Amino acid sequence: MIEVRGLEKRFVQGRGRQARTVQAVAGVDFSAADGRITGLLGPNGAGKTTTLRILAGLIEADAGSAAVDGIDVATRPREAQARLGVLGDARGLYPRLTARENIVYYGRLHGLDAGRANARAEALAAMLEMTPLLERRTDGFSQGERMKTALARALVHDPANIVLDEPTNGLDVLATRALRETLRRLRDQTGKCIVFSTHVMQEVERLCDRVVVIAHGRVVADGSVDELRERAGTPDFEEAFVRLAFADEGART
Ligand SMILES: Nc1ncnc2c1ncn2[C@@H]1O[C@H](COP(=O)(O)OP(=O)(O)OP(=O)(O)O)[C@@H](O)[C@H]1O
Repeated sequence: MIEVRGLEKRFVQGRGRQARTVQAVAGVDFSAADGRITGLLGPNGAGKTTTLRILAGLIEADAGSAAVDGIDVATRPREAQARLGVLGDARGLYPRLTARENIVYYGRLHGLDAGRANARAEALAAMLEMTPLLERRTDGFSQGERMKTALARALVHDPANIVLDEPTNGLDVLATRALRETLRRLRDQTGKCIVFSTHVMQEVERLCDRVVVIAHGRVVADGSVDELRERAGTPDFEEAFVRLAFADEGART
C-alpha cells in the first residue's frame, strides 16, 4: 500500500538573479492499493518522475508525505525501502557486471545472503524469461534486456510494493507485452501494489485498475478508466485524458 499526501517539490536552477524556480510537484495526493495496478498518467513535465523519486527516497519533498505500508519514507527510509522495489527511468546497471551479478549485488545490499540472492536471481530470471542472459555482462544489452535485468534487480528482495518509471520506454511490442504480462502476474498471483508512470494511453487502458491523472504537478482526476471516460463525457480514453489534463487550458486536439 502506497500513500502520498500533499506532496510538493520545487527545484531552483541557476544562482542569484538568474535563479529560476520550477514547481515540479504542487500538492499530489493519491493512494495505491495492494493487488492493484495504479497508473500515474500525465503529459511531459507533469511531475510524475519527481513524485516517484520522492517515494523511492531519492529526493526529499518540500512538503507533504509519502508512505509505504504505512512507513514514512522521509523519517524511516530504510524500512520503507525494504518494502519497495524501484525501476527508475535511468535503469542504472553496472556495465562490467553480468546480469546475475547486478541482481545479486542488490540482493546483498538488501541483506540477503549470497545463496538466497542467487536463488532469487535465478527464479526471477525464469519468470522474466531471461535465463540465457544471466551470465552475460550487461554492457551491450538491448533496451528490453536492460529493462528485464533492472526489473529483476528491483524485485530481488521480494518487495510488496513496486514503483516503475515509464517501464515500457524504448521497448518493442513483444517486450512491452511481456512486461504487461509480468505486472499482471505480480498483481494477481502475489497481490503486489504496483504503481507506474506513463504517458501512453494504451498502456493505461490495458493494464491499470486505477488511474491518477497528473498535470502541472497536481492530481486533476483519479478513478478507473471507465470512471474517467464517464467523467469526461467521452468513450474515447485519449480524448478523456486531454479533457481532464488540460481542462484549465481549453481542450486541445
Ligand atoms: N533536478 C531537476 N532540476 C530542475 N528541474 C527539474 C528537475 N527535475 C525535474 N524538474 C522539472 O520539474 C518538472 C516535472 O518534471 P518530471 O520529470 O517530474 O515530469 P514527468 O511528469 O516525469 O515528465 P516526463 O513525462 O516528460 O518524464 C519539469 O518541468 C522538469 O523540468
